Amino acid sequence: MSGNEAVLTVRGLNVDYGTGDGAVHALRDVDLTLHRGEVLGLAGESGCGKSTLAYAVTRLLPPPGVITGGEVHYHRQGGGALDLLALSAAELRAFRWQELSIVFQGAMNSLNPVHTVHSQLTDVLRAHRPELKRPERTARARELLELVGISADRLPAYPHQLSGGMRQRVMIAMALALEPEIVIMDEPTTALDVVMQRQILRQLVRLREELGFSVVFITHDISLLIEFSDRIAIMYGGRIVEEAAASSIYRDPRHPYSDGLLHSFPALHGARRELTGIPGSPPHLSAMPAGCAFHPRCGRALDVCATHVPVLAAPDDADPRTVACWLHGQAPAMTSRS
Ligand SMILES: Nc1ncnc2c1ncn2[C@@H]1O[C@H](COP(=O)(O)OP(=O)(O)OP(=O)(O)O)[C@@H](O)[C@H]1O
Repeated sequence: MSGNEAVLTVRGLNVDYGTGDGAVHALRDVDLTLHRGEVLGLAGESGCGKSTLAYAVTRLLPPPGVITGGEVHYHRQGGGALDLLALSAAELRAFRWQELSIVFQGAMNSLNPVHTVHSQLTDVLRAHRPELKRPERTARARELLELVGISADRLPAYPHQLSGGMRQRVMIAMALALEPEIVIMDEPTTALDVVMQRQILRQLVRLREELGFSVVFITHDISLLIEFSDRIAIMYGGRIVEEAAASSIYRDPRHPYSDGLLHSFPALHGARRELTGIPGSPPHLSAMPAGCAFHPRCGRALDVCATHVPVLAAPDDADPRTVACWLHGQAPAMTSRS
């Protein structure tokens, strides 16, 4: 489904929480490309900056978060790039929902309990598609519900009359109401049971194939990411440390952190992996180690890892992936520290 045409590009993005001496750097020089029609998974332990990236890209970063550098561009089909960091508040309002929508963790709880599903779905349409007449809005709302696997008969229901999975589907229907080009899903199914999670994600991937939107998919669950993403970017300490096709990351993770993450979760398919986990815990943003932030936990660290930050670069072979690791073709021969 995915091609090579970029729909969203993030370059050198930096985000701090707070200012001055007390500022903590939550994102550091993040480069990321979302291609048209693909599902791009973002992985990494809690606190590595996945949500900060989603919020920064959509300009929804809550204070004290500030974007301190970098660029985010949205590329319209057929040409023309929109600088998202330069949009005015009014332009942003039009851009969100219309071109890009977001489903956050627990989004189902943001449905208004005193309004029916019908009124909440048609509200989005009324605000953004004023040309639609009332019966057209209702017809579209019915269509949207069916799209996410809920019978259109449930349109008059109030949120409390629906299960958690159904409410989350309603939020997904709402996110798709205006046929956006990009849907950002931050832990969209984490509050649901495993069977429901897979059901919803399967439906989403099918819809993506039908409607052609692109998805940024954020979850703690690496096995879900491998199953549903085309490509995966792995984050550590506010940086992207590896980015490649989901199948390449699964078969052959190059960054020792990616390897550790994959060995922290049981595989759902294929050969069993030994679960070794990752020693230690992620660094505090206020006390980030020098050099590669992962080096204190890395069993393969070299001397250079403690002093110099490796940049995200393509390894020597032809595999279309990038890795930020001194073990992969960046460093002159160094001796292992172990
Ligand atoms: N309001 C804030 N003030 C200070 N630091 C913050 C604030 N919000 C987030 N952070 C810090 O920014 C870092 C990135 O947080 P973020 O929520 O983006 O991580 P995450 O990878 O999405 O984590 P999780 O998977 O737990 O949601 C964390 O270390 C967090 O403590």
